[in-house]
Amino acid sequence: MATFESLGLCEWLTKQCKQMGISQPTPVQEKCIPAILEGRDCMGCAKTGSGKTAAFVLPVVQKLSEDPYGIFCLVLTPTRELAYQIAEQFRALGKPLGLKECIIVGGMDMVNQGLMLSKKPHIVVATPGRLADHIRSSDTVKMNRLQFLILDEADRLLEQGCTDFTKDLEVILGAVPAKRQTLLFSATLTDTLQQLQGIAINRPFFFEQKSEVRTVAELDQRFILTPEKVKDAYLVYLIQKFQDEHYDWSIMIFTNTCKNCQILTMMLHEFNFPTISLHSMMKQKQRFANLAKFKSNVFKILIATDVAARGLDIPTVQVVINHNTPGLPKIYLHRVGRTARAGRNGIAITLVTQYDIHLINAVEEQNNAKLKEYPVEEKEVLKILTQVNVTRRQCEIRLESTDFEEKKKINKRKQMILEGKDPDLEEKRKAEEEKMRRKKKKQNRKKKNSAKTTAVDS
Ligand SMILES: Nc1ncnc2c1ncn2[C@@H]1O[C@H](COP(=O)(O)OP(=O)(O)OP(=O)(O)O)[C@@H](O)[C@H]1O
Repeated sequence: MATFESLGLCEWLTKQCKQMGISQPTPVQEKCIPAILEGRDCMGCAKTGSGKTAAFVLPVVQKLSEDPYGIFCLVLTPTRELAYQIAEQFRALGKPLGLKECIIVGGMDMVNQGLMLSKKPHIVVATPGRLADHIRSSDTVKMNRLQFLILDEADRLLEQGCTDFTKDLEVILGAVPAKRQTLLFSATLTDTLQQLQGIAINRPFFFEQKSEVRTVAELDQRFILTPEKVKDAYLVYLIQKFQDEHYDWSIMIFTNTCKNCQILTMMLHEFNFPTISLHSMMKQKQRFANLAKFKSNVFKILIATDVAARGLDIPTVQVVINHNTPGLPKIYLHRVGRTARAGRNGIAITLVTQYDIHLINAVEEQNNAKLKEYPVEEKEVLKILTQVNVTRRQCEIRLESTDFEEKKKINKRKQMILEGKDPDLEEKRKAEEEKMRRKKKKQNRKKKNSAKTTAVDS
């Protein structure tokens, strides 16, 4: 059986691992660490909670110890909370080295960040948007000697979702040296493999944990078929049940919009559940504070949008509830991966309405995992149905009176101004980009159709 020593890690680092309860390499660590130490680019695809972070942190820290300078390594990640979590792993494993790391994410003071960057930290962990802003607006970011570029949740960084990172990535790639090691990691890396191959070109080592099922064996995957109108009653029923039977369990609930997140939080407060929320409309400081309260068990229930779906490592999470069925199987995979991590057990329950059956079928098919029905005492749910629905409506009315939508717009504009952007210009730019994207999509569709017609003709 491999040990961290046999993978080429030095003694002080393996000691540091042991102190953190990391004593035996996981498969992704066993295969990727030697390749990275050898100087190769690396693409690592392994299930959620399988230790991908240490698979890149450990070899980077070892290499840094051999020739320490700043900026040695840049890690890009799609969310701010994840950036803090990754930086924490670098800080903990690199402690004997006196490793200096710096976190560059949106929603935090840009001047302070500029100052930290100018001090040349060994490791920079960033979200692409804010780092690209720093590169565009000043020349304090000196990455000309950078040795490692790491894209964590690499497929998310490259896909064109509601937050599109591609423009910012271009800016960042233009600021890092071509001669470097590039490391790409995700539980769903294969979904954008071709694009990723263009970034990691230095004899890339590719590791994929082969397995028929894309979720971990320790995860019990369930569904509840419910009419849309009864969904919230099922949610309240489930939380009450878990609280009664397992008072020490933490629960993560995923929902589709910030507004829904807010309403559900208010509603669960009305039922006296210790609930806290995390979504992109909250002020960054509040986001960090809420996550810290959840992590430290002050609050046992976290309601979040997909901003919390990837990467977050909270060992106490025993239950994930999908209040809505995710539109994409890979989003499902990341959401349910917030539980059953590092060999622990966990349960994920998805509320499936009459409109979502095709979505849950796609989840089962693509992840090759069968979901079992979660047994429910329907009588108990019906007993609370009216009370839950009335409470929800009251919360909706209360939220409307707080100008939530208006605040959303104002917050966005404030954020832009803080980042030195002109909100009106940004709006125009976004509209223009969206127009171009649609035009391109249309052209591609046309091209495809004419290729099909030519094929039929011939
Ligand atoms: N070799 C190991 N032995 C035991 N625990 C480990 C080992 N490596 C990492 N861990 C722990 O496993 C947990 C999950 O690791 P990590 O967050 O890196 O998962 P991941 O593969 O990046 O998951 P995701 O795809 O959800 O981001 C962490 O708490 C980490 O400390």
